[in-house]
Amino acid sequence: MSTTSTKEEQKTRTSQDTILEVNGLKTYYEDGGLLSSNPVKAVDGVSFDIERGETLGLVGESGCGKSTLGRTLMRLEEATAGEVKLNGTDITTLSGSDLKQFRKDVQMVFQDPDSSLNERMTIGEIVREPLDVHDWKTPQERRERVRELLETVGLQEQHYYRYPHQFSGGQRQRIGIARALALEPDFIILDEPVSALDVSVQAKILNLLEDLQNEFGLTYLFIAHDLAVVRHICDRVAVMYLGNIMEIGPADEMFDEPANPYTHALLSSIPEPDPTIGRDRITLRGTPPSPRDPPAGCPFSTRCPVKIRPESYTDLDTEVWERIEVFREVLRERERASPSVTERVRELLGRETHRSGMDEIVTELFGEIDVPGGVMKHINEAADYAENDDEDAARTYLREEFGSVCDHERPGQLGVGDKGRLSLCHRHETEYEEPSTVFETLVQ
Ligand SMILES: Nc1ncnc2c1ncn2[C@@H]1O[C@H](COP(=O)(O)OP(=O)(O)OP(=O)(O)O)[C@@H](O)[C@H]1O
Repeated sequence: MSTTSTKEEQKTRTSQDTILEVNGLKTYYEDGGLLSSNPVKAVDGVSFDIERGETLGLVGESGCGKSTLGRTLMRLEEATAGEVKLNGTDITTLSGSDLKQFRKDVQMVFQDPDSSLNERMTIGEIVREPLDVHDWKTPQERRERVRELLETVGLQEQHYYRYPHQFSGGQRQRIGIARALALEPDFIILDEPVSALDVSVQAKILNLLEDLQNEFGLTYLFIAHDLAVVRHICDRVAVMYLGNIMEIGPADEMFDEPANPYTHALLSSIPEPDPTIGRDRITLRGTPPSPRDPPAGCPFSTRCPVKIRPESYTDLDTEVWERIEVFREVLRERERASPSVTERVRELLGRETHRSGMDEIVTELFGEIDVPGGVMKHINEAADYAENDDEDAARTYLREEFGSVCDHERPGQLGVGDKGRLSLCHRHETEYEEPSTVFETLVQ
């Protein structure tokens, strides 16, 4: 996020200058119960670097783990595993004065300027608070610093004694930014800093952030769900899904030619401002799996439109294949759905409970299309297991028959192109067709 000339300057100045290095980071939320063994895997093994002076965008659907990742980098959440190195020091194990120093170097700006400012403190007190906590210089110098910061973010000296409720959303976000800048941090995490603001105000805040970055050499992690904003201001982008980074690389390249199937799908969901320009839309099937129970193989395998098929089914009609995938999704979802009242009553009376409806589901999915006899035999076999309350066996049966490397093995982050882009997808391995090639055949 910088002007072209300074971006070029920064590239030469700072290539090799890594400020943040994240390796195999996991953040799991335990229930807290004694028998808890199924935590929410909010961040599930991510690795990436951020170069000094750059802006890395972090995007993905709600609940994919963006905020948890940001909060873990700030030590507001404890990492379950992995390391986070800031300027070469692993911050996950810091304590005492080292932790206090770290709290000066890294700051966060939050999404909602309404709830992140203490209504009972004046603007001067809010911006001064980090200086007081860190016992920064003399009280007189702190007051001067606050006045200077207010001016830096486009507020005025006389705002010092006012209260947050006297300010608009954009001004309040400026106050949050002034506070974050107080201790001259190297690295700032911006968690959806403009999404609560009007579009016209958004542009002003983004410009301010850009100016501050150029002036103070700041490094940003910019968490956002608005892909247009990200494209505009980020040097590189990381796309998150179910606690994993699916793709990371230069913003322009990634927006023009997404490599990972999930990035493809995410980008194709942005409305095209010019309706005369056609865009190949990809509609994603189903919803993300529960982060308590992510897929064993690729995190995106349960919804991927270009998932690798087992060899015996490569020629199977696409519609039949998709119905099989939907059937597998239905069986997974049944596990998460709570039993109906009737089923609960039967359970409480000690009677056998049938999650009925398998016949209807099979008829609905496969009744009106031409399904090869061999395939139908497998579908019926799995339906029988499910009908007899052995849904685990039904799921396993289908996974063994119709599953592929995508279901069984977690892909590595593989290099794509020549600008250091990485993508988590088995399809980048030489023996498979690239995702983009398969997408082309789907949208023809
Ligand atoms: N304190 C918590 N305890 C348990 N689970 C949590 C906690 N905070 C977040 N989660 C869960 O962790 C997962 C990731 O949440 P997170 O808020 O990091 O996602 P996000 O991508 O930032 O979403 P959003 O864009 O909606 O803020 C979600 O399933 C969420 O429900």
